[in-house]
Amino acid sequence: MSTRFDTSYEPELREHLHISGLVPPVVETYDIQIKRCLKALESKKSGLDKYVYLSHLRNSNFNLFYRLLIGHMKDITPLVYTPVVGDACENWSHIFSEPEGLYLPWKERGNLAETIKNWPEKEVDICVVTDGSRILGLGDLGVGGIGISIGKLALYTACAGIHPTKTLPIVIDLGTDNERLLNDELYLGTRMKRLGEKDMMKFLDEMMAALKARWPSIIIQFEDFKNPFPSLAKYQNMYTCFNDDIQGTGAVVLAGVINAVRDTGIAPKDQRLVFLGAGSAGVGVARQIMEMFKKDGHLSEDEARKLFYLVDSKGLVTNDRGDKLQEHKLIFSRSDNNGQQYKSLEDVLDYVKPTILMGLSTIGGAFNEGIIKKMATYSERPIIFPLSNPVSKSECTFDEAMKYTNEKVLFASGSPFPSYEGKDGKIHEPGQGNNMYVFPGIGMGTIISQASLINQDMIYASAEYLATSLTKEERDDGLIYPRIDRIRDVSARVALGVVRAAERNHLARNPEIVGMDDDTLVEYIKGKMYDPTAVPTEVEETDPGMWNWLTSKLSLPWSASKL
Ligand SMILES: O=C([O-])CC(=O)C(=O)O
Ligand SMILES: [Mg+2]
Repeated sequence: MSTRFDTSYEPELREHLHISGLVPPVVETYDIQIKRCLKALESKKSGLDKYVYLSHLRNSNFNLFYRLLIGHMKDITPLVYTPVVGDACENWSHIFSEPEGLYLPWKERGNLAETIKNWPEKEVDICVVTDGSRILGLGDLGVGGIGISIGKLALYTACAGIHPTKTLPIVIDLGTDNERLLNDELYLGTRMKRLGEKDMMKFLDEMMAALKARWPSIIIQFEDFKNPFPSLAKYQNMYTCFNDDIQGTGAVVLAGVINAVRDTGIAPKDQRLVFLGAGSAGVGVARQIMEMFKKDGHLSEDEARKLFYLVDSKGLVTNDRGDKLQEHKLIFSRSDNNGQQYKSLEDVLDYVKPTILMGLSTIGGAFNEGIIKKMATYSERPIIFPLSNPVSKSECTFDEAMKYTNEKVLFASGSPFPSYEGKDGKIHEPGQGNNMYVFPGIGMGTIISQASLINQDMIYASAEYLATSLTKEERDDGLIYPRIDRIRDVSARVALGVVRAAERNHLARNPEIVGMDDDTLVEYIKGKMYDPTAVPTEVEETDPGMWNWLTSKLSLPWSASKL
């Protein structure tokens, strides 16, 4: 990763860095640089071409890349993250040109500490690790999964200001069951069938210990594991780690539900929730919402649990369905169905008459016209969240949800959708209930508090602080999530909540923050955020006098506070 060849650098800085002559002679403003980037992006036809351009930009000058991304969150995020990152992961072995993370294959077992030592950056605050076995809703993409680790970490930097050189994308390569990849001569991963859970856990044991040995306070985010439960259960009380798909998705959806439930005017105890999809994300989300209903709705565990109906590929999850249920589904499995089984989503809706419909099924279009119209008959303002990613797997579009509910829906999707023009000409924006609203703040809050563990209270706090970070103006516009261009502020609030929870749980270890009030702490968090407009830190380290002179002289067109 480099920032050395930036055309915005003034002659004095170029001399100091010994790059005069290596950079074109003109000294450019940031605005001009960004214009060039936007023009280049515009000239690329496909999302994938844009992705490749942006990757090169990040690798050649990350400051410029982050100035572009932070200044154009709404337009650029979909190109480096959901949905285009899905195309990138699917085509990874065809678009690959440079390594941007760590590849840890099975054959390196026993030697992972040495392999991890090869990572060139001395300091790492956070890594995202996937095994590529369930990338978004796209299935097993083998080592192509590293794209999701890279994409998530780009958002850690853009949203929460974690320095780009302190982020580490990892893919562990335990084989793949994807025949297309196994038969592709360009495939970059190990050509073998995917190993099972026992081997995976052995490998992860070694990797976790090796990561911690090299960077004792590293945060480890698990991402897109087909079965994410064993690693979370095993490591969450041993290492500073969390699972984004269970806990991050759970928290972000919870925040949206908190705000949406308030807008329905219906008390938690009178809500009924149907979940299409009973995998890790579905159950993770349901669990978090159940906690909220217990806390805010003053319900017992049992009362809260009974409001949830999970639907998987065999229909409503019940105790007497005749198949052996996976462990994680048991908590929400119904026993009050009087022997009746409900096979289709439609049957379940007729039976439950839900006020809330959640999609975590990766079945694109599963919420069809009939389903959405039914929802509109059960409550004045139905809550419909098609959360599967990327766009192609979304259970319905924003357009459909608005049209078929007479514009009454309270909506959030996992992937971005265009806005909708209402009958009265008003433009409605869709909520995007993507975990990008919380994971950067969870990471930043953990770094700031120096917490040794990430417990459930910290995750819950991320949801609460996200929910309350909605402004009055956003509320009045019918939004349930903040506008994406405010994400830096929002992430700082989420981080604040995470720090407070860490303090409450006696997990915080940073002496500098003891006794700080909320405003001071938010400013402290913002002060720690990476600023892509600042003078390169290598100058500060090698020549403080020069650095002081440059910072006072350089006119920085983007001040940190503007970001
Ligand atoms: O990456 C995203 O957009 C959300 C996510 O974690 C997933 O769908 O697995
Ligand atoms: Mg994920």
